Amino acid sequence: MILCIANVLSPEQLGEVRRLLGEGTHVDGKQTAGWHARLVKHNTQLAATDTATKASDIVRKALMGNEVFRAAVQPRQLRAMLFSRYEPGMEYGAHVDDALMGRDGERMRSDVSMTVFLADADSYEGGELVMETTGGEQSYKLDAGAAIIYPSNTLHRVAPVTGGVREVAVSWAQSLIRAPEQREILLDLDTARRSLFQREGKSREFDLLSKSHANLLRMWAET
Ligand SMILES: O=C(O)CCC(=O)C(=O)O
Ligand SMILES: [Fe+2]
Repeated sequence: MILCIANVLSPEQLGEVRRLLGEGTHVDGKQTAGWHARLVKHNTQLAATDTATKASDIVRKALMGNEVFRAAVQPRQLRAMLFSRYEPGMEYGAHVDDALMGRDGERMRSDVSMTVFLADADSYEGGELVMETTGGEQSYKLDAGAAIIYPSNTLHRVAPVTGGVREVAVSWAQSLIRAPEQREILLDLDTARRSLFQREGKSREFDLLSKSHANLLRMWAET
């Protein structure tokens, strides 16, 4: 399931993150890619300093405070955000994200990958996030402040930027629910029971859907 979530960042949060991006220094993005992804990764990234930590905290807090994000991702652990910049001529060729990230003791599995768009969509040309799906390629370029989340098991790439500057924050979550299809069932059930609740309040049907949702969570969740 690929999901786009609008307005994850408020205009104030977006402004603050952009200010911090302007303050920090950028380094070669190859430093944070696996050995094969490094071959096709051409971008720069905000150096891992206090500035990056401050910006990461703002974006992570916004994601974790977003109801749709929580329901869709069921996050168990969320890595610090990486702030990537693509100037004209830069791109990130097809790759799969590393399955395991972090050092001993803080190692996590990547189940869900995400991009939070930080530049206005019409301020740069190219730079679409392209996902290889069984139905063919799908391209995404979202408004500033919006996020896209997608299963980490896909091949994906960032198309070459041909004008302007593409700024994004990317990260990975380990989910309580490892399998993408199970996450989708839980999200559908949760969405259905919430809209039923809006319509009819705490009905018998709502209770049964809630029971199924809770029992599937009990069956599938890794805590
Ligand atoms: O910039 C993006 O939208 C995604 C980048 C990416 O695939 C990655 O950093 O692994
Ligand atoms: Fe990636």
